[in-house]
Amino acid sequence: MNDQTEIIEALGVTPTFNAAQEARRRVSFLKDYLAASGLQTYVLGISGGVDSLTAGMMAQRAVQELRAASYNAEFVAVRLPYGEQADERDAQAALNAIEPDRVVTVNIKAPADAMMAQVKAGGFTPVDRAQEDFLLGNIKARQRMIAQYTLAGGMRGLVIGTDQAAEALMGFFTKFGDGAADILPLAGLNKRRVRAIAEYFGAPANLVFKVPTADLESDAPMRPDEDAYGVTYDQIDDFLEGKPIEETARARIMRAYRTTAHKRALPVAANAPAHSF
Ligand SMILES: Nc1ncnc2c1ncn2[C@@H]1O[C@H](COP(=O)(O)OP(=O)(O)OC[C@H]2O[C@@H]([n+]3cccc(C(=O)O)c3)[C@H](O)[C@@H]2O)[C@@H](O)[C@H]1O
Ligand SMILES: Nc1ncnc2c1ncn2[C@@H]1O[C@H](COP(=O)(O)OP(=O)(O)OP(=O)(O)O)[C@@H](O)[C@H]1O
Ligand SMILES: [Mg+2]
Repeated sequence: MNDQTEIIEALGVTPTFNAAQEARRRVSFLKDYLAASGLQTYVLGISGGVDSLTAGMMAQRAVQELRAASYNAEFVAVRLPYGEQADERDAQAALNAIEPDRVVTVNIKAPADAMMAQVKAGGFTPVDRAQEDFLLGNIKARQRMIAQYTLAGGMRGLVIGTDQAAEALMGFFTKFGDGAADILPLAGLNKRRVRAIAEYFGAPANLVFKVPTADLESDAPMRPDEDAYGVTYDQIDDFLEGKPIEETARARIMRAYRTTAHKRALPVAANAPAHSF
């Protein structure tokens, strides 16, 4: 086994893929887990990006099928803009495609700004504007987590996370922010497989093939994830399918995977076996 093979296995990426079968399996997974938990609601933030679009389409199908089988279930789509969102039209188009049972909108600007202001008032001074913007980005992701868990707590619900294999590989998520969730219906899918499932569900092509963005930096709205990675999603997806990729990209990916191991694990515990940094 080489490093690439081990990572592919660890992230649960399968050698073959069939969109219809994977869509079915994952909708069934959402149905089974909600019914087994005895809870009632799935909660998921809808950003306008393809990951939340795809997970949202799965969740809406799952609760519809549960209701058809006389199980009381509901899907709540959550809009979580920071002020005005540059791609609000895409978010609305995603909601149109999903047709969720319910939409709740929570503007996270006031709580996110208030947290940064209080941390600064408490005595911390960011080194520069860029650091402040980066830290505020992670606060935004964590405020979205708080809103979703508040709704889940109040509605006998579970929070859906959109973590998939491409983001997991790169560790490209905020720890305990968008990385926090109860259930991960997209786990093990690389980006092109997420897109293939969205297409299978009949989602609009402009949303399916939209440029992925975390959109967390106020100073660089809609910044493509690929800019931050320094590698392309095609390279990441090829890597996850076991294909050879160009050496610089491979080294970047291996480094990102190694340095973000802590984000894919439970907190390091004093009584756990020895770990490496
Ligand atoms: N070795 C270690 N062992 C245990 N814990 C360790 C650690 N190193 C850092 N940590 C902890 O982890 C923290 C750093 O992790 P974190 O707070 O997540 O922060 P960080 O990884 O620095 O930033 C998050 C990155 O994910 C991107 N992101 C975030 C959210 C959504 C998306 C998206 O695609 O939608 C992308 C974002 O643009 C940024 O590049 C440190 O402050 C420290 O508390
Ligand atoms: N503005 C937002 N409103 C609601 N939810 C959001 C917002 N921004 C992020 N989220 C939540 O955080 C998750 C992580 O964001 P991420 O950018 O990785 O996924 P995406 O936007 O769905 O797809 P893509 O990665 O292609 O942009 C989203 O799937 C969504 O659940
Ligand atoms: Mg996004």
